[in-house]
Amino acid sequence: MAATGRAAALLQPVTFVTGNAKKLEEVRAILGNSIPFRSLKLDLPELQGEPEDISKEKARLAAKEVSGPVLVEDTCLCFNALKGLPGPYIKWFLQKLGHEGLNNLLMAYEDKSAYALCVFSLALGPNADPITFLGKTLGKIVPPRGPNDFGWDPIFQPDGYDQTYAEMPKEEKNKISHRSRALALVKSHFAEAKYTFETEPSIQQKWMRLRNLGLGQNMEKNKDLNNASAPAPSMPLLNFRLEQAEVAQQWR
Ligand SMILES: O=c1[nH]c(=O)c2ncn([C@@H]3O[C@H](COP(=O)(O)OP(=O)(O)OP(=O)(O)O)[C@@H](O)[C@H]3O)c2[nH]1
Ligand SMILES: [Mg+2]
Repeated sequence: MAATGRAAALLQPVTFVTGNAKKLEEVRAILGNSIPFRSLKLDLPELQGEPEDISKEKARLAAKEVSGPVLVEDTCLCFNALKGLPGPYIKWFLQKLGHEGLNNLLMAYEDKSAYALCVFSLALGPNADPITFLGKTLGKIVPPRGPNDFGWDPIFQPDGYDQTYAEMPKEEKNKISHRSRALALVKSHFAEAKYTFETEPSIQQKWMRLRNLGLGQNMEKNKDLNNASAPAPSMPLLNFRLEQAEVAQQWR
């Protein structure tokens, strides 16, 4: 995203859109209070293609649904012997083949290495180009071990560990997971961008902003607008003046 030098004001907090309760649980645990967000359970249609494009398209659809800033993510499990497949199609492979079937896909290959990839996309609004954040964890595919409460966790053993994701305590997984690595980038982005969250200002606040932007003469002409009991100007007119004043200020 181009640096504007000015923090973007978001009209609503970011909505994390997902149909997957376990993802939401992990995102909540990893983000804590670092980024204010709310969640929306929505199973969005997913484009076929490269992980980044799938994630971006999901963000565009989500931003249109929400009419505001959204965060989505798409997760892939990629087998190196299969040149990255099932990748973004892991959900369907897992549903049809299960853990055993996924292991069987690699039976003919000595190379059991794999990686988990998470692509978060942030769209600041329905017409904004989504920004992506990638997190990757390397590991290998093993016969299932550990509780079976989240997807393919029981068959993914991260490098450097003798436990599968499923066997690890949640806090341990959340320290090294594909999701936490991508979210670390999301957090840095928010820290750098310094987004502010604005509620729709009242007419009085808008008027004060106009005055602060230096429109003193207009103030004289419309002095009674400072007075809360005076009849308010029409909101479209005030919005128009404010837009003009803000544009003028940017060019100063
Ligand atoms: O063991 C796991 N550990 C994880 O850390 C993990 N993250 C996602 N998944 C599963 O991989 C597929 C991704 O598909 P996916 O990204 O399209 O997700 P989804 O459709 O469930 O939700 P969403 O698209 O509404 O957000 C789905 O089957 C998810 O259940 C995981 N499984
Ligand atoms: Mg999905």
